[in-house]
Amino acid sequence: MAETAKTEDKDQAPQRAVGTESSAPTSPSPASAAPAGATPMMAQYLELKAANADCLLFYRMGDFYELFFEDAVIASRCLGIALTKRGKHLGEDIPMCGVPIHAADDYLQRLIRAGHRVAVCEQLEDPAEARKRGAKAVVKRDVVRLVTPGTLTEDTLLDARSNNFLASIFRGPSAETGEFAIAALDISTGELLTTLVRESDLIGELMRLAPREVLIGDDLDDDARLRRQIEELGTALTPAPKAHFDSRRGETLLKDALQVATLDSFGEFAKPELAALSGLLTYVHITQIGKAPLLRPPKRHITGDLLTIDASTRANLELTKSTQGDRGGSLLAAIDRTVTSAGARELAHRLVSPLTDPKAINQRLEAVAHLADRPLLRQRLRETVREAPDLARSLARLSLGRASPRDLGAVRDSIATAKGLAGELATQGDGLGLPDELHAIAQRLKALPQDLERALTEALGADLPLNKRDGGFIAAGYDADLDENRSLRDGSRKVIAGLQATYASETGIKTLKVRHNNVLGYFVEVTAAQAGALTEQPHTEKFIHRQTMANAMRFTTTELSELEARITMAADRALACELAIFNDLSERILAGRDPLSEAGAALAELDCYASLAELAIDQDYARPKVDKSFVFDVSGARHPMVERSLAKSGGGTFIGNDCRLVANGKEDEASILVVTGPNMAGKSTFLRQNALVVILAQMGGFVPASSAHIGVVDRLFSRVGAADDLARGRSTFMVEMVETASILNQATDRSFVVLDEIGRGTATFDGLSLAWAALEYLHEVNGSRTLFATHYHELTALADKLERAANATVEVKEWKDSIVFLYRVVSGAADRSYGLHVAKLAGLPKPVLARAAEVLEQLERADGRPKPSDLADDLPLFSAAAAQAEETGASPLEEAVDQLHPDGMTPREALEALYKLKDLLKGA
Ligand SMILES: Nc1ncnc2c1ncn2[C@@H]1O[C@H](COP(=O)(O)OP(=O)(O)OP(=O)(O)O)[C@@H](O)[C@H]1O
Repeated sequence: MAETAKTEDKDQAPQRAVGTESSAPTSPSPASAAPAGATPMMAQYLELKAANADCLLFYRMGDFYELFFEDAVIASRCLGIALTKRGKHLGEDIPMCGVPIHAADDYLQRLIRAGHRVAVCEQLEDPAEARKRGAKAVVKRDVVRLVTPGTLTEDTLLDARSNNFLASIFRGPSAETGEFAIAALDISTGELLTTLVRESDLIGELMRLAPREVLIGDDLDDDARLRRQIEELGTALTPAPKAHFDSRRGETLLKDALQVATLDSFGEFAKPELAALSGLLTYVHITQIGKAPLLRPPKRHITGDLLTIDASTRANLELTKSTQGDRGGSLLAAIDRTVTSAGARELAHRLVSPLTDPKAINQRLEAVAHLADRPLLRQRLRETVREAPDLARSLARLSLGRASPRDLGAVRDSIATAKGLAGELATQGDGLGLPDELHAIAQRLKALPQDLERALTEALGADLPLNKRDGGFIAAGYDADLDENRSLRDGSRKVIAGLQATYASETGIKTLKVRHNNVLGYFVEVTAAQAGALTEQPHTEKFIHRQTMANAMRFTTTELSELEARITMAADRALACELAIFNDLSERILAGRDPLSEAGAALAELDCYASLAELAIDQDYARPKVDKSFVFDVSGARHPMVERSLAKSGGGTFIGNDCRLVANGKEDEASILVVTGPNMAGKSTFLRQNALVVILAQMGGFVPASSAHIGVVDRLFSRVGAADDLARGRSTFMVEMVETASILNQATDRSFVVLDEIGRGTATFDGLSLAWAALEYLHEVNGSRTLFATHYHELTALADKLERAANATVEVKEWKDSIVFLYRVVSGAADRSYGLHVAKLAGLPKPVLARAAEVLEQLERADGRPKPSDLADDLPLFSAAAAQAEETGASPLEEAVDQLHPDGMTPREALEALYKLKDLLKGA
């Protein structure tokens, strides 16, 4: 690292290869302050590294970001790139690796995914500038940005169809209420949210937002339980100084960021919310090094305006991820018909945040219905909106000074698309015939600055590069200065092209070439065999020797050098012109960022509504009636994911089922349904589909049913008799009980509770008694609409005992010693469980089935359920029964009967056969 500005020549850089990993030596650590004798460049590096100790430092050198010391060892391992050495520090080699600038995003993404944070340090001047200060001067550098999982903006680092939230949580001072405030910002779109939640709802709310990074004050840092819960969400956890979470500071930061004098128009923020905002905005300030991100007006959620869904329920219902952890197989994947990334994000957001206000829900439903009823309009809107680029993300990059010419193009195209869509919507009786939500969308699309589109259309050329420094994106004829410099540059290039022929004829060397590279610039190249002529008079006057290669010799001429200088100057000037125009256009866009942001949101909403309408028609969904009643009444409801997978696998049609539950209803109206039925009959499917109907209805979508009436639900719970949670050190039963407790403690008469085989994780009687008591409690105290599936047939007795409980069962038909599933839910209790039939279908070995049948018979003969000790005394040993049943499953007697053909026997043969059978029976 004994380099100065001179050795940082860009041409040196590409020779540092990015290859495969080599063995990693232990690296010397840099001292926090530069020790005496460190080279100026190392002193600079060490200072920057010390200021960003928790990050890997991407240190810009020419066309590479270099990493040194421990950072190099970590990055080379994580990225699988070669670890080399460069210079010495305190007598030891300095480990080093590098990533080329053009591929940096890819490497950044991998490092961030692996949980690292990266400080990006750029050169703030040209090495030539530094050289002017002296041969040993170091190029000025500084960290321009910290890249962390929650602060990404580049498309290459982001999932286009998901939000990328950074969340900050703050525990309010009131210990009794245990309130937490959450503030969350998607820096890549500008969406800003705050909310206050009870401690018990904190993780569910975080799961709703699915942040990539969570900030907590260092006072919460030693709350091991909280840390574990957050980490289990797969989120990066970043501690920040408690002092950053200050409500007064939060208010100031937010006002500054929104450029407003008062926050009144955004609702009344509680102090804990402002403190969480303070932590959030301070962190953004630190990571963006003072650059102000795009902020949309903050949305506050007050308790109760969203359907509360806890973390287990979200996971259990597979809202955005299947139990395997991927998007496919989730409810979101089943319903997503959006055609833009922004629309997909809006749909996902609505799905995880269903509303509770019937008026707002019905407004959304009205918009979906309008588009569902008008196939032509819907089709035209979808075709047009498909063309809309991701405006929110482009605006966010523009705000942070990270935009590319393509972002300018995105703004231009978005305005054009918005104009087209506003026109389509206006054909609906000048917008007057539109439902409120669509009308509001049309208004926002119309309110766009059209002169900006004109300016961008005039200014931008056809090819928009990803990097503005590549130039060439401003159209010819837009700027006279630019045109002049371009023609100077291109003119000189033409002259150079002509020089090759001139030099060839002057020297008589036909193969003479004029070439260009980054080290020599323009030069004349001849083969080694012909080089001699140019090193002799009269040519030595003109051709100045520069380089001897194995097969060639290279020369320059004064003419070439002058032309090159002219080209470089003209090209630099042209680029400077383009960059100035870029900045000017960016500023004009940012001046109109509010209407543009609104239009971006409107485009996303329109895509989302059209998508829900398309789904409704495509999948035959019905508009639900949503009101403040306590009714849940659906006919022919289906499970979107099971239906989809049946259709995909050709596994038959899904059988729709009715379900009616009424809380606080009349005496004969059940609020609790106890569902019994054989394994595999469709109980779980039935339970979940009703929970999913609640979610879809309250997000403002149509539902997979022929009709639905939903009295809004405040909290939704869905539990399945749990699997072991060994990672958390809790047994099946413990998990079940913790979750059941949380339901019994929180569910209200407005809640919807789905319990699937709760109590199965312990001894039969314990489980049965707990399930029994929980159902009684739900009936007497909570009063929630409840679906309870169980294999404890004893629980069906509750329907007689409890006024508002009823039984339902899933029909099956016995056929030839087997069962056929009808998937029809009917009232009444299952007569038996058919467990053995299902086990047979599953291919259990026949001896096991035969033995199980014996045990079952004994058990059923006994009065009530026997104790395990009774079983041991009364029943023959397992091995004896197993020996009886041969692999074929048929006894010798059965086989002999099977061989008989009575129609072809004489009376005497028949008599003999009968004696034989008697003998066989005796022998058995
Ligand atoms: N209404 C339906 N129409 C068609 N097929 C269905 C229906 N309901 C369920 N199925 C099919 O039956 C399978 C089993 O359903 P499900 O898991 O709901 O049964 P279950 O009664 O809960 O079983 P277990 O008691 O063993 O947990 C589903 O995966 C699906 O393929």
